[in-house]
Amino acid sequence: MARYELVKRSVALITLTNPPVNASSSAVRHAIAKSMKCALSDPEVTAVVICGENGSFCGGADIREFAGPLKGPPLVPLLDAIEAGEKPVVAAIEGVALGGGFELALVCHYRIAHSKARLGFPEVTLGILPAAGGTQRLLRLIGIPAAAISLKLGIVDQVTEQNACEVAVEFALRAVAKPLLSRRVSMLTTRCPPDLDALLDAVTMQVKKKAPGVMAPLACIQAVRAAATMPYYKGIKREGELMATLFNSGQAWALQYCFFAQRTAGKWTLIRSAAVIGLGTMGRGIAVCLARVGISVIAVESEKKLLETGRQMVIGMLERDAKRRGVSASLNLFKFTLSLHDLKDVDLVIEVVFEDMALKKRVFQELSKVCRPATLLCTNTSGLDVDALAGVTDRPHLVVGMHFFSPAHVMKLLEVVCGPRSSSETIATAMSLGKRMGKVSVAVGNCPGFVRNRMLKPYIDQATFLLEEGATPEQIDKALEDFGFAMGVFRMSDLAGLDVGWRVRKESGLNGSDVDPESPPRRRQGRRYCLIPDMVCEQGRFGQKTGGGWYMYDKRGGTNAKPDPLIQNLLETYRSKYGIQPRNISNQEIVERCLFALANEGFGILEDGMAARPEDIDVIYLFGYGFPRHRGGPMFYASMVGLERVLKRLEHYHQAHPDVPHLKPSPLLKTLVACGIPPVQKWREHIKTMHSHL
Ligand SMILES: CC/C=C\CC(=O)SCCNC(=O)CCNC(=O)[C@H](O)C(C)(C)COP(=O)(O)OP(=O)(O)OC[C@H]1O[C@@H](n2cnc3c(N)ncnc32)[C@H](O)[C@@H]1OP(=O)(O)O
Repeated sequence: MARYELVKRSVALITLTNPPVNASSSAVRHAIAKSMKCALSDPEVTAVVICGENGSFCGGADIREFAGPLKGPPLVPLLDAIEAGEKPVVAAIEGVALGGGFELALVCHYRIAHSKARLGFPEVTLGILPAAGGTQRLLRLIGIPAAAISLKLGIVDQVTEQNACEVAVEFALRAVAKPLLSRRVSMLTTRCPPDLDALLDAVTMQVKKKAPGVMAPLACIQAVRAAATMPYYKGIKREGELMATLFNSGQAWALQYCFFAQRTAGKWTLIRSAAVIGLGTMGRGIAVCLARVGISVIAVESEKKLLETGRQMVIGMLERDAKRRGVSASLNLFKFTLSLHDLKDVDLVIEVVFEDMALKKRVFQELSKVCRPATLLCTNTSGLDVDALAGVTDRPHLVVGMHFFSPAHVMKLLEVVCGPRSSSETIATAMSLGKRMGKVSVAVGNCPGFVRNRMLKPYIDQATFLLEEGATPEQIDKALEDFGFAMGVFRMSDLAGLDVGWRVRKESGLNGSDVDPESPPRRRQGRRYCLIPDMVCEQGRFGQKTGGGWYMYDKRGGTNAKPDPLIQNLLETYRSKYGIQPRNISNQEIVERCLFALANEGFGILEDGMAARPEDIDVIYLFGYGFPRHRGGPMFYASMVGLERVLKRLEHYHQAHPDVPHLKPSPLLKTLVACGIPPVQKWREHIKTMHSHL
């Protein structure tokens, strides 16, 4: 957040680095404090120059941090210490020195400004006042009343057309031998006109007329009066009191909201170029989606052979797609590479590497080094923590999840996963890109499994518990297909592939070597667990792609599902091993247990604020899981069944299976029943916590 280096052997150069305007965030303040300590204690250092990276000195306090509690070193003592230091400090001002940035410049003993630099205190526009000594020092420097031009007023010591930093370093070397006392602005006395009271009264009248009811300008006038009539140590105390009143006022919140709202409104990042990292099935599908809408794509793989295979597959897909749509294939939009360095100019990257957090973190770390600062970094994870990935980058606000579903160039659903630090524009850009690619994009919160997969777990769990209790995959699928699903849960799982869930269960310690050997059979982590899906995978049966899963298929990749005696046998052996007496299970029980568990998790998701509204969940299930449209989606279906009945049935099933927490009715469901069962569109009003972005 600030670079420290020694230049010309004796000048400590401190460069503030907090894009876009080097605002003094807690991290920047911390870095300034540390660097100053270093500079003042190093006998080699005779002078210090402070400048800002990328042509901007400092845009003031980091307004993004105003919403939270104060972190890092407070500004006033930090600035006082810089001024009191025994080595000359020179501010090299390019671009802006605003608010806290200008205050920083004012505690420096000298100020060198580029002719185009802008210095000032815009705090009133944010409903506050310069409260790190700004009102006290500026007036001591230029007197009351003051007019424009900085050099004439004595605000800056030199104006330059050259590189302000280089000029400041030379200036600092010349300043080494000079006394510092008169350069400490807080020690000066404010030059006042004889009619100070009359002047300030007149200004107060003007302000009240021009901005009736607005607090900050009036507070500024009071701070000016303090600067004129009090010694610095009293004036700064008064400044702080005024700030405290303003800072917690609704006016300050409103004005700061307006600052960001103005910048957010209409913000639109047009994505012209993108990169896809990883050319497996998902990566290839995503690359085709992008190229289909005219976005140029750099496709990256880690090995030559994988790159070549990916290239051929993508070209084949594009050609088939173009033929089907009667257009020519946009092959010229593609570049294939093994090097992440080729991504330095793209607008957006979608990472589609293996679902492994450590690997993804390495990729994101590398991306923040090679991509330009404005590049959006997206991950196609199907359930990993997006914020953990954002945390390893230099731009957490530009990181977002884009959860595509397989096959990515066919499936309509896109979950845009909002991390707590993803900015509104980043989310808006991902949402609009999704729309452009013809997807139905839904913004969701960053929780394990996001929305679709989080809900799918209790749905699939119920189906496998029903297998244990006596049902067959065919019977369960038939009940769900009669309900309206195009495919029952087992046929769908065979299509998607069983190995992904197996790996996730292993990583969560539910099976494999991490399982506590003491844990009772068919229980994991304190709740009921069905071992059958793991046993199917252990036989190398991963679904259609291996020619067998819950069903058997005529060949690898075959789609014609037939009941498999091997599975029947496995179920019988399993039940007898664990002493389970199979029972007849009705279709009604199958549908209720699977679908009410699904909806119950949906209520939990709404309650946690991970989806904005029940309609979003329904859209996710309509477009991401083939939920029968005429049933409206799981949440609408629950409302049609009647929330009271859903609640009663869940209570009944939970009583019968107390070791299955997903069957315990969610508090939101109970609340909705208790408050008279409002229509779906009104459920949102009963949700207490909402993810800040939704
Ligand atoms: C103890 C209290 C001490 C001090 C109080 C303060 O310092 S309060 C802050 C005082 N500073 C300001 O009010 C400056 C506000 N910013 C501006 O006036 C303009 O942004 C600026 C710096 C003149 C640049 O204008 P430009 O038109 O070039 O760009 P834009 O306004 O779109 O801003 C670019 C992005 O920078 C973000 N940003 C600007 N200032 C700050 C800041 N102080 N803190 C955090 N972020 C800041 C702005 O939101 C834009 O971000 P983006 O994500 O691109 O929308």
